[in-house]
Amino acid sequence: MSETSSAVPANASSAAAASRSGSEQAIVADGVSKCYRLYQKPMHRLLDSLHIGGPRYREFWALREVYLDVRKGATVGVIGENGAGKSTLLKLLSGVSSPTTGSVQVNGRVTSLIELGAGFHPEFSGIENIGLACSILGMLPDEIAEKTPQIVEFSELGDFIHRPVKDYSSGMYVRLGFAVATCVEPDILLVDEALSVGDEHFRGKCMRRLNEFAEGGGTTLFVSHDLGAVKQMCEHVVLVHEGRVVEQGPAERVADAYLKRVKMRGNDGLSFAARAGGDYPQWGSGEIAVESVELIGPGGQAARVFSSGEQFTVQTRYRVQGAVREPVFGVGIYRSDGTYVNGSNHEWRAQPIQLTGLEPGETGTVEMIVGSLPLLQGEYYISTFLYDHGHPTPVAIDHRERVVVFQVVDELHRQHGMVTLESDWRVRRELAGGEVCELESQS
Ligand SMILES: Nc1ncnc2c1ncn2[C@@H]1O[C@H](COP(=O)(O)OP(=O)(O)OP(=O)(O)O)[C@@H](O)[C@H]1O
Repeated sequence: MSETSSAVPANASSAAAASRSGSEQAIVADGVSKCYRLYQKPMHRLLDSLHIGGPRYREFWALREVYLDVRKGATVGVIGENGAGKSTLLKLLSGVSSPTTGSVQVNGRVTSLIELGAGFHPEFSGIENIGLACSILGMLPDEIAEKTPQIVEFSELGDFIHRPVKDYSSGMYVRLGFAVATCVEPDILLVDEALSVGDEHFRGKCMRRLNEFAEGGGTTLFVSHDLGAVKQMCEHVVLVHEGRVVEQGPAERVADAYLKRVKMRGNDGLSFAARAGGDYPQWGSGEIAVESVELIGPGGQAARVFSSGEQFTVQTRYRVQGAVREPVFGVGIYRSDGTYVNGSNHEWRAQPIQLTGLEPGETGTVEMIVGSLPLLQGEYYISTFLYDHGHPTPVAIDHRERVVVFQVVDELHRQHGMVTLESDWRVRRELAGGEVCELESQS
């Protein structure tokens, strides 16, 4: 995940190659590979650079033989597990790093929001960095003066725009980076997980900006662990695995193929957008603390990817810290776009569970077990609601928004939408000859 961002131009050689190509392609990667040299000690790197003794490094191929062909105006998603090589690919396309073998052609002005750490000058203020980034991008002073107010406005940094960027939070840094990268009217935008930093309001604003950019004919390469956002934004998705492009095609198909791969391997290595926990609201009087929220699969193991129809358990571990009259644990399920799918608790039931007499020091777990998950494929999240119902209106003890994100894959691919519905189908054919033919199908 990117902590920092920057707006950088494509390197001179790729820009030159692209201007020669003059094609309808925005980006062409032709058998690109990237090998890093891994040294066990910094001293070994120094000795090698001075050519003292034999080589002391181990080769690590972060990308191997990648072919990409992105036409102008396309929005392409890049997905894959941690360490798959996605950021490396973006760095090669932006010109920040050069391929070991193969070539990259980039046709147009590129700005990127990628993990560099060297993007903005830390001692300079936001406004000074805007000027610097714009001039690196080749803009003239008049143009910079015209764009700066738009960038400042989009970033919503207020007075912070005059403070050195070293004082910014990672979210503020990304806001400035995103504002610069998109306001300077690039032809190609490279976005690496930038949207996972920052609040929902800014995220929504960035998504709208990206959509406008695409509608205006811009080309975007979008690296993200947020499969919901990838599917929403991209028509074409590239799946990178251990440095190779192992699948590419329509977003829905490739995202599903990725999830099925991960699920088969027991959820290891799956990364989610950093949207669960952390920055999300949480409030309550605190007499009982929710210590953890786990999602459990049918085999009793913790999981983040579930199949439609499979057993799904939300397990909340609690610790009692003070006296409460009538605590009630609830779970809310939401789709990634915020649609409220379901809310329930152990009291609103034909046979409610009443929790009384909880004493400080007590710990325990509360489980909501769904025998057959009726959700269809997509990204969802859980919020947990622990309220004291022993008052005229329930009082929050520990309310947590968006604690866990999970994915649902629909192995059967037999329905579309958000939920599965058991249905019977009946057809009555009244044939021209007067005969009646009835057909029935049960789920
Ligand atoms: N400068 C470097 N030197 C050595 N190895 C590197 C360097 N940069 C990246 N790597 C390695 O290359 C591999 C690919 O890294 P990369 O950052 O491209 O993966 P990623 O798919 O973007 O992962 P994530 O989703 O975690 O951001 C990783 O194993 C990483 O450790």
